[in-house]
Amino acid sequence: MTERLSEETRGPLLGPLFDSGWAMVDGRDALWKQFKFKSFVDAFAWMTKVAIWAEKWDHHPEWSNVYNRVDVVLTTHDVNGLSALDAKLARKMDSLR
Ligand SMILES: C[C@H](O)[C@H](O)[C@H]1CNC2=NC(N)=NC(=O)C2=N1
Repeated sequence: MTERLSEETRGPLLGPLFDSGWAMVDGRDALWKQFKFKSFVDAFAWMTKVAIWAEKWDHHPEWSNVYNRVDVVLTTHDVNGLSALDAKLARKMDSLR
């Protein structure tokens, strides 16, 4: 069962993500980060790797790609806010970077 992150779990789960460049979206319970790559091919290769995990976990990013840049927003539509799955996918995105 996916649940919206409680106040107590936000610090430990989100703190390390803020340190690695993630930020809260203004006016939305969602995380945002911009990833930059050397080329379009590098950006798209990374998106392909992330997509496999997103599908495996049934948890999908909102993202857009322009050339070597990927803007990502993570939130859990089913709970209308952040869940542990968003932190998990954010960590995976960082590790695949
Ligand atoms: C039916 C399906 O499992 C759900 O719609 C999944 C799919 N991917 C999802 N992705 C995200 N980011 N949030 C969700 O709530 C979500 N729900």
